[in-house]
Amino acid sequence: MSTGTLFDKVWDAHTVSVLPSGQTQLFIGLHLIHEVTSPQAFAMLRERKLKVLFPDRTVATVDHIVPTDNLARPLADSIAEEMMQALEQNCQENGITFHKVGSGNQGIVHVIAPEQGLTQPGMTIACGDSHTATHGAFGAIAFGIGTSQVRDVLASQTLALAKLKVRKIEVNGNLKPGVYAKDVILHIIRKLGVKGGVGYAYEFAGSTFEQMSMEERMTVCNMAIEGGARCGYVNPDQVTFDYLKGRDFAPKGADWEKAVEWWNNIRSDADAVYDDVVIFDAATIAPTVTWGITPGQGIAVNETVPTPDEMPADERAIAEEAYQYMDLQPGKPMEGIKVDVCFIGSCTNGRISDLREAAKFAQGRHVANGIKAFVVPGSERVKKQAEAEGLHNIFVEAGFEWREPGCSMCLAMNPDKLQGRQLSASSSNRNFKGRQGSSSGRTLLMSPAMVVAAAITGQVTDVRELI
Ligand SMILES: CC(C)[C@H](C(=O)O)[C@@H](O)C(=O)O
Ligand code: SF4
Repeated sequence: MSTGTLFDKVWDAHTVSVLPSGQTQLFIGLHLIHEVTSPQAFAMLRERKLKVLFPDRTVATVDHIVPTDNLARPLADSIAEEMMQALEQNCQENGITFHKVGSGNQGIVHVIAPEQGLTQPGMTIACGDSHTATHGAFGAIAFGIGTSQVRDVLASQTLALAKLKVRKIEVNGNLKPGVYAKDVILHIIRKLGVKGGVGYAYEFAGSTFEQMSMEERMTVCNMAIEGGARCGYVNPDQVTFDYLKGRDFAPKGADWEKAVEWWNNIRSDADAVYDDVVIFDAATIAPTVTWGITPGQGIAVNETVPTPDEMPADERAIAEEAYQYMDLQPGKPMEGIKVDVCFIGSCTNGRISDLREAAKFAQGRHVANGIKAFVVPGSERVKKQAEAEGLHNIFVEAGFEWREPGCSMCLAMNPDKLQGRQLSASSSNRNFKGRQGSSSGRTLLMSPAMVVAAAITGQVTDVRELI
């Protein structure tokens, strides 16, 4: 076993060869696929008459295009139906497990793999999806890949990659009430920038992350990519093992003991050398909301929209673009801005603990007049669990719609779309122009609790006022 960071150890353990280009040929332990980025990859395999090398190491789900209201087949959107059929057929032809709608296991790819125990420490995980970083919460090296790389993994179970540098991001101390994992990562990206992580893997360390649940760690790692880091991870610990134990694909019996031993060995060593270290104090993090068109354009909810003279010169052009697009004035408060749509869901914040926390704030309150508010569980299992706990009733009584699982308005590749200039308060991870289905639609990113606060009041609201 090599010494150093978890990243180095896992990388070394999966290195097949060093290629003439200097890149590493890296073995991929788990390959996750969905309907958007896999069809062309399978087509390329067919063209070259290649087979999927290790079908058992690939797992499929459908998430982006599924409607969250009417799931009747054929789907109303013929392109969505075509994508669904292509995935079904590709999986069937190649002997790949496909978690289809209604199987009880379908959901957003980054929600289902952890909940089934497929995601484990020390693994290499790839998926044709940028938010694959999520799985790093378990101490896996997990990253998003493009369609031609999906082809490479299907055909060879390996990828040609250049090794990343590692930046340790330490956050210490207790989060204040009303402050969540989402606020932590929005704060980090605000401070380090959306390109700050380019060329790095982010190791999230320190007592704040140690105290987080696995689902909170997933929220943080999920958005590592929004900070430019191809992957983000947390060293595995007892919290990780407790979460994993007994899940469908977790090792059992003597294998479990062996696995825990290996998982403990792959943690970053105390004397590991990092390419960079950044330290934050949890006490300084407030409920955070984005005001602009990148996830890095975030501020504490009680701050005012930053003015150009407060920011580094290289951020001014994108800020000007953001003021215009978002129709926000620099120097004006974010609190009190009227919203139109409130969305709780996505692979960032669509897990059971997110819904529990949101329900706490929704209970006994009601969505403001004229606001469309809806909750989309991240998976069929999350939905089932939420319903067993009666959370759906709390949401419905409060005036939220309760939907079927999928990516939904995170990306709006399904019928859930903003209309025109509508402004959405969203628990998702991207506020890019046109992201939520209308080319002029606008998005404010925030925690699920803050989305509820916005839904109840009809405007951007500091969730701490509802505690
Ligand atoms: C559709 C998919 C390729 C895309 C991604 O890579 O992340 C999507 O999941 C997103 O969040 O924008
Ligand atoms: S929920 Fe959003 S971010 Fe996550 S995979 Fe789906 S579209 Fe991408």
